[in-house]
Amino acid sequence: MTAGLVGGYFGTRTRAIAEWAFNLVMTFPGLLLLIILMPVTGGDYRFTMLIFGVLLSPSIYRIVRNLVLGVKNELYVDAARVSGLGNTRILGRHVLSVVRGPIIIAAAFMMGASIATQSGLAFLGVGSKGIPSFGDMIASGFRNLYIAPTQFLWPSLLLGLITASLVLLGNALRDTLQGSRPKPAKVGEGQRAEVRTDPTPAADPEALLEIRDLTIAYPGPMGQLREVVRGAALHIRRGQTLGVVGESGSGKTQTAFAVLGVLPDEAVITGGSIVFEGRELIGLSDGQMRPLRGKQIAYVPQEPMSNLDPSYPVGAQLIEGVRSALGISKREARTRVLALLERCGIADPERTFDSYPHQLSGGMAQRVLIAGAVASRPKLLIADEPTTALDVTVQAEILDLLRDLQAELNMAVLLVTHNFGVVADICDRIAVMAQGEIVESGDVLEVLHNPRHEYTRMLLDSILDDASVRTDAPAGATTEGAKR
Ligand SMILES: Nc1ncnc2c1ncn2[C@@H]1O[C@H](COP(=O)(O)OP(=O)(O)OP(=O)(O)O)[C@@H](O)[C@H]1O
Repeated sequence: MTAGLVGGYFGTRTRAIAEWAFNLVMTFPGLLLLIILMPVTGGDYRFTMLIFGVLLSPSIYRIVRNLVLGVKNELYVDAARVSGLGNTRILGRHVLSVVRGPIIIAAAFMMGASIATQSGLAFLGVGSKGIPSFGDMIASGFRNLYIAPTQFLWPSLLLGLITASLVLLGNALRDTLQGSRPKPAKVGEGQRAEVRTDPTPAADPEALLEIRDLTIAYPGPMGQLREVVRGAALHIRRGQTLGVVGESGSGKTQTAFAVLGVLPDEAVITGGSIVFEGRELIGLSDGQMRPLRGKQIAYVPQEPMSNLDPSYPVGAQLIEGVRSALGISKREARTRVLALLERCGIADPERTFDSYPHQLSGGMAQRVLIAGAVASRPKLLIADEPTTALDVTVQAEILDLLRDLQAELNMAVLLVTHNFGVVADICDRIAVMAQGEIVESGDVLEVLHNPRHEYTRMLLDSILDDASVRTDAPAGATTEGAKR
């Protein structure tokens, strides 16, 4: 295991040496070697196990090495390195925790295999006669099989039971260790709705989407529910753009995910209502949500690159989505996708169509995703901070594109953002979120000019204006300038 950690983590030369040594071990014929060495070991099970351990070590080495190679380039390992953590600390804290689960399972299998091999050797007579063993017992039971079959049956059953118990023990140990960490969330499996409360009556009868009293919670470490969205209420009409603004962690994305029906498995909607085109979405299964998601309600994510599969050209990915949304032929979907790419400002649609995601810039990737999202002419587009990962000029272009498409398709847009500038630029209405609650909502100009809630005022005050931009040169710059 240590060799696997070292071989996987350190440079190619260390790995090459470790690899050479373990490849050499792998060339030995295991069982044959154990039998040949019998005169040397005298059948002593300790020597037999030692040799068996050495022979099996390459498989453990390979498991550990592969896991380490996978984890060592993760961003959090780089961050630990940059923050000055030594190799031993990184290996102990970040790498070992990834490796230990699979190793516990592999070790449990190996223990079972070792006992079975040792018994097999003893059954063949290759073992110490002085120490009782399963192999000896099974062999003597075998000789008396017709006289006393239970002599053969019980040791064999017990051997099987011990081997199976070791595997179960390994699984339990692995689960206990992993259980202390929260499991990564899976999305899209249909969301859990529990305690349904009677929501307040609809605020806008003409709304395309109306969220009322929405409460979303997550179980804490002791199982108690922690509310991350509390009694949220908002509504959007056809063709309207609503900006949901608020600081990080205020519950904007959770609200958007609840509308899309892709909250993580552990999330529980404990109350409220989400009505889209007169239909209640809370409580719908994943299968019932599928015809809506991507077709009537589309989504544009924050980080375009992480939403494109690096193994396929983007065109193939878009065609897949368009065909499942519209049920058209491959050829029609291709023509449609190319036209959409052009419409979304991609200069050379044919080339982009055949490009892999890594060959695109962030702005191009976001245009590609917007093209995919609007392909089915959705009634509602949810854009979760669609410009945050892009530079300022590209941000403006993407916002222009969203505004144009919104007008062209008469689409409602729910725009999640931190940025009041973006809201002022393209939104008709605004909802301000703080700590899971919508504290203020209304017409954009009205809220921006006349904020009623303290939190909205505070957010607006924290925006840099001309008066707060410093006019004096930084001290360092002045000194440097004086030196020249
Ligand atoms: N899987 C989860 N388990 C537990 N809590 C979660 C989970 N996902 C989100 N939360 C919590 O829900 C709260 C709201 O998160 P959300 O992602 O909606 O914030 P946000 O306003 O969109 O923030 P940001 O602008 O940074 O994306 C946060 O406190 C977050 O810790």
